[in-house]
Amino acid sequence: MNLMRIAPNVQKIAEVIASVIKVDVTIVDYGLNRIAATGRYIGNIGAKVSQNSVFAYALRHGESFVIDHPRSHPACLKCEDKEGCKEYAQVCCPIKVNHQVLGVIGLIAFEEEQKNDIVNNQVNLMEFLSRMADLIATKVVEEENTEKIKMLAKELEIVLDAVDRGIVAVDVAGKILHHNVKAARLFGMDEKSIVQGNIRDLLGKIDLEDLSIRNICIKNREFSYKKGHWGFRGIYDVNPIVVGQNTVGFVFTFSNISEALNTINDMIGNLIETSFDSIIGNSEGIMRVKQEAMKASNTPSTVLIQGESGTGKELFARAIHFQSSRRRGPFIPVNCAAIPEQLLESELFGYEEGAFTGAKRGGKAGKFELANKGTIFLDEIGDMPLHLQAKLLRVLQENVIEKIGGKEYIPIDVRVIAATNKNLEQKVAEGEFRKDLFYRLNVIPLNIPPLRERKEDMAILVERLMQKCNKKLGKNINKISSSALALLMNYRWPGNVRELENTIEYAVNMCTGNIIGESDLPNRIKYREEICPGESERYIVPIKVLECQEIQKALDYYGNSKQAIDKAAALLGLSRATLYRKIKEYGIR
Ligand SMILES: Nc1ncnc2c1ncn2[C@@H]1O[C@H](COP(=O)(O)OP(=O)(O)OP(=O)(O)O)[C@@H](O)[C@H]1O
Repeated sequence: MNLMRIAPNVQKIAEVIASVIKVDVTIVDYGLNRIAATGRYIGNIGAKVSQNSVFAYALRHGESFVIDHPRSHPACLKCEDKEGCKEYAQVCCPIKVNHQVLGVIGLIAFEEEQKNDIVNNQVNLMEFLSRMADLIATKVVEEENTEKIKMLAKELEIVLDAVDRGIVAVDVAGKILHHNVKAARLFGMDEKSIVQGNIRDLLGKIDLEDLSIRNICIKNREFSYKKGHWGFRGIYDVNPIVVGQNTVGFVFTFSNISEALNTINDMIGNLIETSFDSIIGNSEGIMRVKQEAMKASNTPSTVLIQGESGTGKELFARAIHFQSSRRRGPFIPVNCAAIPEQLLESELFGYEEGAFTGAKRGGKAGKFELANKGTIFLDEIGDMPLHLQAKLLRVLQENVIEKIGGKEYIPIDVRVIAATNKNLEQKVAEGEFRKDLFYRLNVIPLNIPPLRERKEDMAILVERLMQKCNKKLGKNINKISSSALALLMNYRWPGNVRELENTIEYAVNMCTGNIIGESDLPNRIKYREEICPGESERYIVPIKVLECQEIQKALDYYGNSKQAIDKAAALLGLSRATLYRKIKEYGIR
């Protein structure tokens, strides 16, 4: 606490004291600065008084006293001016706040008459001075508090302005009292016009009376704001300001929906950034699709990727997105076959509050909205029900979505990449897929060949997948025997690269040395070689493979204790001895 801060007030008080008591007054602070003075010392305001002065003594002792014999009083003993001192008497009264001495009020008599007045009126004088000291102390505390409040208000303003949501405080009638910079920016207003307004100017109809009676918080309410050319869709929360028992106002927090979605997407959407380099393979088939896909990255047109399961359709879709001008936007994959039919519409397009029983308060944004300014990847599009196909067609043609239960169309800017492992043309012919939608999606078709048609990629895929598994499993296996590779080459790979990935992971797990051998491969691959070496025949599963798979299944289910073997044998319709023989024959672990 510093007397200097209220120096003008201290000077006024010094003058009042001087006019009442008719002696010179000096007030010094804790740093021995002469803050205020009257009479002979008026010219010394701002200068320091000596460390050995009476004031310094008074600051140290912190009590009031009267010096009626200057020069011989203990307070005067160290004073350098003692010999030339012209004072007749002096009174010192400390200024204190909570026992902390902030300064001293000093009265100085330069005449005998003044001295007599002081000495004769000591009690009243001390009372008067201590009141004046309290007055100064109160002023300092007030000043300090005002300063603190100002600082707090400034801090609060900085905090509010740093918040990335619009904040508006209103009274119970909705009159806007405070707002942060973001709020004015969201509503496209300048500072002046927003504070002169009412919350209803921003939100339209809102029942504040009901809110204040029910005294509840509201979360994530959607609203649309439109004024002149300015407009946006937003969400808001409301929190009542309760003082004692009464609601005296509300704090509204606003966000722009697209900004909120962008933040979500930043956090979850683009975690796996993919480039074309991560698509492994040098075969003519894969190189051709890669080139087509790279060209597709540079256009906003819809892409339809066809290929069997596990051929890398999503990998391609990601690579296209991250190579395109939308790479900073979200990539939102949706598996149309994995979401129950009745939920798919709300997943894709979202819904408004109260759209159906069980709908979340505040509604929900759909994947299309989440994908705004980015790419939506509609996987397994062939499984999309017909009524949603019609809705999707409208979205593609008009670039707007309509939420379930919504009253307005929401414009979106989303690139669509669809994929399927079904024969869509055939589905169109069978009436299960809309022809118009097929054409709308199939603007840029990409056909990824299955792995069995590009066996030349096998070696490099195996090598890279081994490296990946080594990292994951902490192993160091860097080779595959030529016979094991031949087995992989001869296998039909119905699950394509995904199946190969899992196979290599299995083999790296099984391998005890540092070269993957035949014995490290799963049975279904081991037995494929001798039975089905040709790769162009139609896929008919050899009996031995089926037998091996069923035995494996039974053992996986029951385990391999003696009792379990008996149970498995009974289930398979084999004798125990035959089952043992076959386990050995097939090398089942
Ligand atoms: N050419 C490739 N290079 C490297 N990895 C690949 C390649 N093709 C596929 N993969 C990998 O195989 C797995 C399956 O790929 P992805 O999910 O893209 O296939 P998909 O065709 O979309 O499958 P589904 O039809 O079952 O959805 C992924 O782990 C992917 O990284």
